Amino acid sequence: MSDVEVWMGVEVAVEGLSKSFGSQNIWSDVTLTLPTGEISVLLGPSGTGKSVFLKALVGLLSPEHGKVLINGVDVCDCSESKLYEVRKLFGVLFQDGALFGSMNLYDNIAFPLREHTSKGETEVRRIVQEKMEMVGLVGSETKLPGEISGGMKKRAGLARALVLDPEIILFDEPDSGLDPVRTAYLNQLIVDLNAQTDATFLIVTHDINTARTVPDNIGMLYRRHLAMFGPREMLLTSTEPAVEQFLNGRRAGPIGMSEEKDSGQTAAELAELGEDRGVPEIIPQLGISPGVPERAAVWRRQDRVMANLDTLDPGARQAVVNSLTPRERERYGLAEPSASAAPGGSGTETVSGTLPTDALPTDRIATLPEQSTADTPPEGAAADDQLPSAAPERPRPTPHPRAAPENSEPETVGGRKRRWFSRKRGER
Ligand SMILES: Nc1ncnc2c1ncn2[C@@H]1O[C@H](COP(=O)(O)OP(=O)(O)OP(=O)(O)O)[C@@H](O)[C@H]1O
Repeated sequence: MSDVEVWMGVEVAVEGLSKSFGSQNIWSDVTLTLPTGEISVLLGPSGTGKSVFLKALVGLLSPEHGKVLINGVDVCDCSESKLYEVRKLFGVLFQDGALFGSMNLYDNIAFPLREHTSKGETEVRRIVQEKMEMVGLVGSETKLPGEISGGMKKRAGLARALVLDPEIILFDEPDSGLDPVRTAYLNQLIVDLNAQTDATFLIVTHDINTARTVPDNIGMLYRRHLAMFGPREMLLTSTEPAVEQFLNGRRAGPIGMSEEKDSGQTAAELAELGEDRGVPEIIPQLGISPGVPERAAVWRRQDRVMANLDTLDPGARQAVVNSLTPRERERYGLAEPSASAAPGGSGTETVSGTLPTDALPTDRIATLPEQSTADTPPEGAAADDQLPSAAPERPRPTPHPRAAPENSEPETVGGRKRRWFSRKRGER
């Protein structure tokens, strides 16, 4: 692994976004915030407009209402030159890698550098080689896209998405067409790249395992709205029928073959399922590979989620608390969990030591303490980083110089309240 520079992503704030094509409404009133440097996944049945959403974020489609705010610029309502600048912050991995068939991998990956920068060939070579190393493609420089597997095409597409050092990376179904083993490797690569870049990731996927193991946050589009968006624990413990059905890959529930079922049929199916309903226990999030730097986003997210813990449902709250190590519980002023508390709490258990929002000192919100020698893990312990409470104590990464200052900002940006968690209108 090369000694790559770590930089930090930017927050993407979506406010009241609505998109239609003619009389066909795709989605309305979508509001969410992709937190800086975190990995978010967007789920939803086919045709619910996930790809349309990605295109709206980059300003490739114009929504009729709403805003997409990036570094204070509204992508939906800005000049061409501003849009050009904002687009430079993005890297996009398209489903098929979108490689030029007549160019070898080296030239494909070098393309954005030659097209959008004035870098000389020596610098281009250094950058291309660095990114090819990051995605494990060294030695394949002269291969043509037609000569490589689907997994390699994805990795080449990813290397190309990385060459301009994007602060936001969008992945449109990175796992499509890949076998489960290649998907597992790609998922690990995504987590490792997030640690190395600290960029803000949004992944559109249908893969339940990816949704369960990769992201910090999950959102789901359904019935032309954002059904839910929030920390992984929020959706993975949700009893909202559509979310639960989707995350279980089940036929019974409100989502039908090509459209939504009527409420009578849905109710009958769910009643028949009875006790079998419910999302399985939360499995731990993927950790980084040995030798990869800690994910700074893990700690920012932990502070953010803990500061907003009381806004989550009991099951999600319990799952968050259960994932803390004893030292983290102490840090947030929580009592030790009761013996009965298990990961992936059902929502009926008591949340031990629930933290009142105002109990967290503001100077502790989203700050990254210096790493001390005492916190340094033993050799090889990095891969276990994100195991739940049974895991060894986790070191906090030393913040990158670019990462630290903006990161301690409070809950509002420019007077605007951030929407970290959201549920469809009408729900709690
Ligand atoms: N440029 C366009 N003009 C008209 N309709 C479009 C356009 N782009 C997308 N659509 C329509 O928007 C809807 C949502 O498409 P989209 O590809 O975003 O869905 P999706 O959720 O990504 O689906 P899948 O999971 O199957 O990939 C579809 O009905 C599609 O036909």
